Amino acid sequence: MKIGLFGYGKMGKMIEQIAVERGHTIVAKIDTGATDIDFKSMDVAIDFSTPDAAFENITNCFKNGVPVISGTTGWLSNYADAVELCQKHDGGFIYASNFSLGVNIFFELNTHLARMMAGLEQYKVSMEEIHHTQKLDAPSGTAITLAEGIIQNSSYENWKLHDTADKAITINSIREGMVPGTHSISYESAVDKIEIKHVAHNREGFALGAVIAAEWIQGKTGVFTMKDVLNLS
Ligand SMILES: NC(=O)C1=CN([C@@H]2O[C@H](COP(=O)(O)OP(=O)(O)OC[C@H]3O[C@@H](n4cnc5c(N)ncnc54)[C@H](OP(=O)(O)O)[C@@H]3O)[C@@H](O)[C@H]2O)C=CC1
Ligand SMILES: O=C(O)C1=N[C@H](C(=O)O)C[C@H](O)C1
Repeated sequence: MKIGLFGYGKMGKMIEQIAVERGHTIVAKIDTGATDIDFKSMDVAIDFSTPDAAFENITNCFKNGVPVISGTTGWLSNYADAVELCQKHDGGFIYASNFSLGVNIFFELNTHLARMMAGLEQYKVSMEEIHHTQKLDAPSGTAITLAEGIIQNSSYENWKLHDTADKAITINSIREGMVPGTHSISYESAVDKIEIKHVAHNREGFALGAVIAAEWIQGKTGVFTMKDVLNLS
């Protein structure tokens, strides 16, 4: 598979390593200000760029007939437009706030727990995400997906960053050192606390998931999620 990398930072480099190990070729490495992008050389594009750049990268790929895997977070106000454009061009698209197998299992655990806790008013939910200090967005995309999973399965109405409003899920974002990504969800009552937690030890799980998604989308058109790729529940 010939892969074009949009964003050749921490994730782009890790994806290159895993893709090459799996027998693929990197045909383009695109960073800020790239021109003359050779879309024809690509079977697939993998975008791990920046919140400001992702939507333009993704739409350029659709316009040039290249399926896209995007893991960039912080651009989702444009997600519906990306879906529409993908359909218009009969393209292929997978966005995931987190591509690791472990976090995708954690997403399922989160919704299951949310259903169990719905109606137990003595428990108040909150969430914490910890990432490295270079991260541009807060809360993390993964924390937003987790919050949405709770909202869809409980009476919580929205999420708020560093806020404890009654019908909102509080998300605390912490930026420290080189942390690759830690997410925890707590249900706290006056007498006890239930907590689930996912800790990424490094970026390999994210990168492997993105390469597996790129392999999976070959020959397919449509908008998919990691649930489709991993065949979860
Ligand atoms: N979904 C998931 O599983 C995961 C998602 N992420 C997300 O992926 C994104 C990237 O993370 P990470 O690699 O750590 O960040 P980095 O800052 O290390 O890398 C981002 C790269 O994007 C480049 N870039 C800037 N503008 C453009 C542009 N217009 N087109 C293409 N590339 C551009 C930057 O180049 P330059 O330095 O020249 O500006 C930089 O090399 C983030 O949004 C992060 O949240 C991260 C890990 C896992
Ligand atoms: O920026 C990161 O590093 C990460 N971003 C993603 C997110 O915002 O959820 C995924 C992972 O936690 C690492």
